[in-house]
Amino acid sequence: MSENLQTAPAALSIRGLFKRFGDKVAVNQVSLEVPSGSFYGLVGPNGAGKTTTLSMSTGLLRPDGGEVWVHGVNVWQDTLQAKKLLGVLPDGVRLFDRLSGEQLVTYSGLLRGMDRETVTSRVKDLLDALDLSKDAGTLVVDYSAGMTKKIALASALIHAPRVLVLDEPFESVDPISAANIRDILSDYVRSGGTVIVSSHVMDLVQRMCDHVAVIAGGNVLAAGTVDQVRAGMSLEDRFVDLVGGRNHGEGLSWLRT
Ligand SMILES: Nc1ncnc2c1ncn2[C@@H]1O[C@H](COP(=O)(O)OP(=O)(O)OP(=O)(O)O)[C@@H](O)[C@H]1O
Repeated sequence: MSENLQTAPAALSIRGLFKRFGDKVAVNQVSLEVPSGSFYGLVGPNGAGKTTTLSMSTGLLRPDGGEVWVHGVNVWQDTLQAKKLLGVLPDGVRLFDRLSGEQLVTYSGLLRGMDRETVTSRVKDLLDALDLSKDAGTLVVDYSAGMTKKIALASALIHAPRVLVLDEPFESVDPISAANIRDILSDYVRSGGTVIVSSHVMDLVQRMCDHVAVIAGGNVLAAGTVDQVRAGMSLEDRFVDLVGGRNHGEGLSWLRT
């Protein structure tokens, strides 16, 4: 563990992360400190570098530069140890979708080395909590987008990780399930867990998160508590203020009927 981390025990500590795809710099020296026990939102426009940052932070995509620690464990030097601490809901990664929902969550638990009895009881709890019990036997390939999101979330929760990294967990999810997921996550944070969530829904982030970072063009534009970042405005207005890009011109005149 580095000296810095001993004085600042962050759940996730990101230092100078950098990633380039060809000529495109997707993530440009991003540094963030996610305090332990925080509910941390990551927001930014399309193509800002959120998914790339989260993928590099969770051992899914090797950075070109920079380092990441999860509770002091270096993600790219001690990857297996770091992954034990993490529950990850990646965006757009293929699942083993020829398994049923129940099988997928069960195997996620067994692959984590959990005993079958605990896995069986947690799978039932998770399917109930996420309103998937009646579709437990359906193949994941036949799930809707929202159901797929929820079964991937269940797979990320089964081993009760210390840090949850969720890329767009509410996308395509119905309002009742979204409220249930929010309750599960709030309860998890109250019990000492840490959640990092990317979202495009500013209102949701403002209500749910205690910390937020705004990134655009691979750079951190603002980070801190939600109140610090929004500086007396709504998070949405502050986001537009920071990121810019609203089109006030004539627009698509040919589309007007
Ligand atoms: N595998 C890849 N190959 C080439 N370019 C990529 C790849 N992945 C991401 N990019 C580029 O990197 C930039 C950041 O993409 P990223 O997916 O991290 O953005 P994002 O903030 O998650 O966007 P969104 O909100 O639309 O999901 C974009 O310009 C994207 O085109």
